[in-house]
Amino acid sequence: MTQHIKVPPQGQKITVRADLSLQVPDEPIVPYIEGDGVGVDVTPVMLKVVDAAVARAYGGRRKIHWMEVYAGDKAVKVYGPGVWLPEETVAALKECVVSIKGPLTTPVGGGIRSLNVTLRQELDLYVCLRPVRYFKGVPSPLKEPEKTNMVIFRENSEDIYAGIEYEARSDKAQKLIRFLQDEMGETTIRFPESSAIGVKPVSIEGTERLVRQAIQYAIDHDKPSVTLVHKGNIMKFTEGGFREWGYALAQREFGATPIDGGPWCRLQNPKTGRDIVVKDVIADAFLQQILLRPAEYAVVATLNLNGDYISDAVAAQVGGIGIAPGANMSDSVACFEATHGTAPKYAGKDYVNPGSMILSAEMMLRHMGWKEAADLLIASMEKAILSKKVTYDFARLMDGASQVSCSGFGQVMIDQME
Ligand SMILES: NC(=O)C1=CN([C@@H]2O[C@H](COP(=O)(O)OP(=O)(O)OC[C@H]3O[C@@H](n4cnc5c(N)ncnc54)[C@H](OP(=O)(O)O)[C@@H]3O)[C@@H](O)[C@H]2O)C=CC1
Ligand SMILES: O=C(O)CCC(=O)C(=O)O
Ligand SMILES: [Mg+2]
Repeated sequence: MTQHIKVPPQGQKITVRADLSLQVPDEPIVPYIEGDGVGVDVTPVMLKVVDAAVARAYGGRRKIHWMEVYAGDKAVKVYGPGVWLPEETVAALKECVVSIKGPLTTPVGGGIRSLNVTLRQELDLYVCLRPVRYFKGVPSPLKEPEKTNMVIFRENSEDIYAGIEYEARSDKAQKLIRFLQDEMGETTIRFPESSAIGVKPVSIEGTERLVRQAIQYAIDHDKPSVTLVHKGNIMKFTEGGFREWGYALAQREFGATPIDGGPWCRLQNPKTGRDIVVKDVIADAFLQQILLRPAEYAVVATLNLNGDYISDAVAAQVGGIGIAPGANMSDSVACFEATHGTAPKYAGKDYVNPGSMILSAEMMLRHMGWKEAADLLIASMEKAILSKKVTYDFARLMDGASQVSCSGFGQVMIDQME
């Protein structure tokens, strides 16, 4: 029995087979979280556009039974004070295997910890997968935005996002600082009396499972390279460890061999026979190279904080986070979500671009094996953008555009479906 979740009267759950492939019924139950802020705008539009694409692609043979589950502000409204992430929400996302969520607010400084991060940790969604591609006609600050075509594998379960942090002048921070000074001989904490302290766990297992997925993706999608992005010159054992363990895994599990004595290495794609180069770059240099030479990067594997920064930065090169989709994935469970946040100043105004949520749903449909519906979403997004009926974010940079609302853009997409 659920407390507040209304289970749809029809439809069945998606299940996972022993080999981890999905068993998707024709009428699956898919949970969704509306989200805070602009979640109230983009999520309903996404649902409508996806329903239209599924109906068009399968002529009524397939249908998603959406099941609303709650998190964030809406959870507090439904379940009562302090219940930001009800247990039954987490249970439903796990049980239903495939889900989609709108953005959730995280206050800066004090207040609750990130519900987004909590969900990723609770479900062990260790890959944050964020593909970045160019749609023809989208305004971009680059001269050749089509050269940006990257897939970011962001480690999603550890790093500074583990949330181990102690407030300046708190007993715990003071205790830890004294331990570091007295027991570990640390002498470089510049202002020990007023330092807050954060801990950055980065493990061999966490790195290996992420890099394994990134290399497998390069194999499955015939990509020429996997780049490990890190700041291992400064954080030698965490970010440096990520680089070292990533290379070691490429050699041990995928048979990569060093190029000119290493550390870069090369493996042959068993599916295509073509080479895949595994290389690395320090994060600050990477951020300038993606602007100057974006074509040199295909699959990017990186730690949690770097991946957060990189996702928004690369998205800006192809039009911004209004069309930047993503997925949080474990070996069996996946929860799809936009790269952007709650954009509070636009909340409830039917104003922002729903493209990021819709393209996240496109990834979800493809993950479910519903290729025809996914292809239809991509085709209608392409046509909608070329029609120049776009939301404010594109309209303000596009010559001759007519600005439409969030729901208006959803309708333009539906009108383009053939
Ligand atoms: N996964 C999640 O749920 C995430 C949640 N968050 C949370 O969201 C809250 C707000 O974060 P903030 O840093 O402002 O980042 P946001 O991503 O919410 O917004 C930053 C800016 O990005 C642009 N933008 C965002 N969404 C869209 C869209 N759909 N269409 C067009 N443009 C868009 C707007 O730019 P402009 O002003 O130029 O119009 C907006 O002001 C925070 O609490 C944060 O923690 C943040 C990221 C991810
Ligand atoms: O959890 C949050 O509020 C922010 C997360 C974020 O920025 C991201 O996942 O890209
Ligand atoms: Mg982010």
